[in-house]
Amino acid sequence: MTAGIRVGVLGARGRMGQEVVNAVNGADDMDLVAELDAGDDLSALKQAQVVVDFTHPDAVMDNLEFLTANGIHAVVGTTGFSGERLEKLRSWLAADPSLGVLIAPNFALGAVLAMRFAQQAARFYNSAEVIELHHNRKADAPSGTAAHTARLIGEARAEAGLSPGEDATTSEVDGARGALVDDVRVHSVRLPGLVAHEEILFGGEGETLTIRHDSLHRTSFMPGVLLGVRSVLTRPGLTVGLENILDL
Ligand SMILES: NC(=O)C1=CN([C@@H]2O[C@H](COP(=O)(O)OP(=O)(O)OC[C@H]3O[C@@H](n4cnc5c(N)ncnc54)[C@H](O)[C@@H]3O)[C@@H](O)[C@H]2O)C=CC1
Ligand SMILES: O=C(O)C1=N[C@H](C(=O)O)C[C@H](O)C1
Repeated sequence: MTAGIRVGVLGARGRMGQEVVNAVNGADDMDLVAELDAGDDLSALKQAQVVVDFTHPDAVMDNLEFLTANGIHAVVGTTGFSGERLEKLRSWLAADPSLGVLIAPNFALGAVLAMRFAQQAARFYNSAEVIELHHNRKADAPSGTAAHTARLIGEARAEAGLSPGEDATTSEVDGARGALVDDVRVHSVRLPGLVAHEEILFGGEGETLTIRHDSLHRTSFMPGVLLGVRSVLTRPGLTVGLENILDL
């Protein structure tokens, strides 16, 4: 019998971490070698080839500094990555050209497709808004997925030479028009009962286009996470977005 990929999980007692532990245990080609949560000694991760991180935006950079310094590949679902954070990570990776890190704002296939469809639609519409809806235990707003979607729309608009559509609002209760991410309005809803949902709305002459994705259970993220674990071993450097691995 061939040995499986040795996988460690950071955030193993969290909502996502528990699912990852189950998914790795159910994968024939992987061996779970470490399950860590807040306060645990990171040195237990040294036996892992790949570590999956679903922790907290405040914790993930320290974790990545440890992993890259110890030659351990990483698959990261934790949100909160700014351009500055990505640059820092690239500088850590530069010290070991064989090492791979995959960061994906969303590991669900449908969410990745929704982002790609929104990117394709963006050059045809000046006006676009994003509504993301999540469970009320979520720490960050807007969601990483919504911020990434807005960024893709902003880039596609800029490439097409479009400017944001007209908005006649002159009087506003603070926040009523959402947050501006790359000139795209993003609205965040938090309710118990929800898991992870996103709507991308485009408006044009006499028509609207709505793209919607719903994660109804956290198992929806697992095929993407396992694919990431298998792929990162042979993808040196930093990869941002599962779309790069799905070859979309
Ligand atoms: N990329 C994706 O597809 C998805 C990303 N997420 C993101 O994953 C992150 C975690 O989400 P949830 O699991 O819902 O949160 P959660 O709060 O249920 O779990 C986070 C876990 O990480 C632990 N933790 C915190 N700091 C730690 C540290 N320094 N070392 C080890 N463990 C630590 C916490 O104790 C907790 O058990 C969030 O940023 C969320 O937005 C969530 C779902 C899907
Ligand atoms: O916190 C969550 O739950 C999720 N976080 C990610 C995000 O912020 O986009 C991915 C997904 O939406 C679930």
